[in-house]
Amino acid sequence: PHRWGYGADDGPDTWHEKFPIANGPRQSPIDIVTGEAQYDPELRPLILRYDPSVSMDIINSGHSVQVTFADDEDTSTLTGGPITGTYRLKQFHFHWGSSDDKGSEHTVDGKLYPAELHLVHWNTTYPNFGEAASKSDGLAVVGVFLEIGDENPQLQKVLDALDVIKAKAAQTSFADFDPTMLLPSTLDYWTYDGSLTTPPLLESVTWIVCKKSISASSAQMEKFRGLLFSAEGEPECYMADNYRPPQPLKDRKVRTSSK
Ligand SMILES: CCCCCNS(=O)(=O)c1cc(S(N)(=O)=O)ccc1C(=O)O
Ligand SMILES: [Zn+2]
Repeated sequence: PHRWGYGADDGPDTWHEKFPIANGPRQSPIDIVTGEAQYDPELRPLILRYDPSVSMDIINSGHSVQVTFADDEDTSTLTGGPITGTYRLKQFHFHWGSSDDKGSEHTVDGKLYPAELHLVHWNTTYPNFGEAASKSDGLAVVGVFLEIGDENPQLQKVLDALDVIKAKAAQTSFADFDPTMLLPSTLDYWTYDGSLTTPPLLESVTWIVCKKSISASSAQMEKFRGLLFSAEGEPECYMADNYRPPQPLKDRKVRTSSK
């Protein structure tokens, strides 16, 4: 089947050919224009309750590095914020640049960050992730920007696992990791209705983008760039610039949890 990527001939500008929703009304990411975000007093605090005992594997998906979680019970959940009900954590992954001046998917007043963490959750009113992924309120993704600064010891635990999953489809066990440790100190956020930022680009995501970022050192950012898009035995292609650029806001408003 059509393999998509981030290169010149399979990148974001070509995705509409196989996935026409790429030009849909609620695509992600977007540029967050802070002056136009509307404070909504009805937005509740984000409640992220993660249990490290359900972290399972770390995988090179060929598009990113992702850490997967057992999601057959409500052990790691997102509640509160802009959503109603309970959403379960399925996986988290990152997007990053080939240099520290780019890499995030969302931008803030046109500013690109060197990387962006996405924590993917699905609405437990649906029987499973696959069902939820096709519903307008099926998914909720928490986005956290990475900024160049002090070395991040929690992030280092993820980076230390990368050497054994260098090629596409490689995976290894990754137990007892608490993603809470990757969250910023305060959980003020922007929120809007959007989509997956990779094919199939389904318009089923409530985006919750944290205003505060977490740190990573430049050396840590370099570790992400040692991963490969390519599989074992294929010509080596280093994984970087695996971000979709901002998409048109169209008929949407961005709300904010704080003034
Ligand atoms: C039913 C098909 C859904 C495929 C999307 N899966 S996902 O875990 O939500 C996901 C989200 C995202 S994103 N950037 O959060 O929209 C990126 C990749 C993936 C992935 O599948 O690796
Ligand atoms: Zn993502």
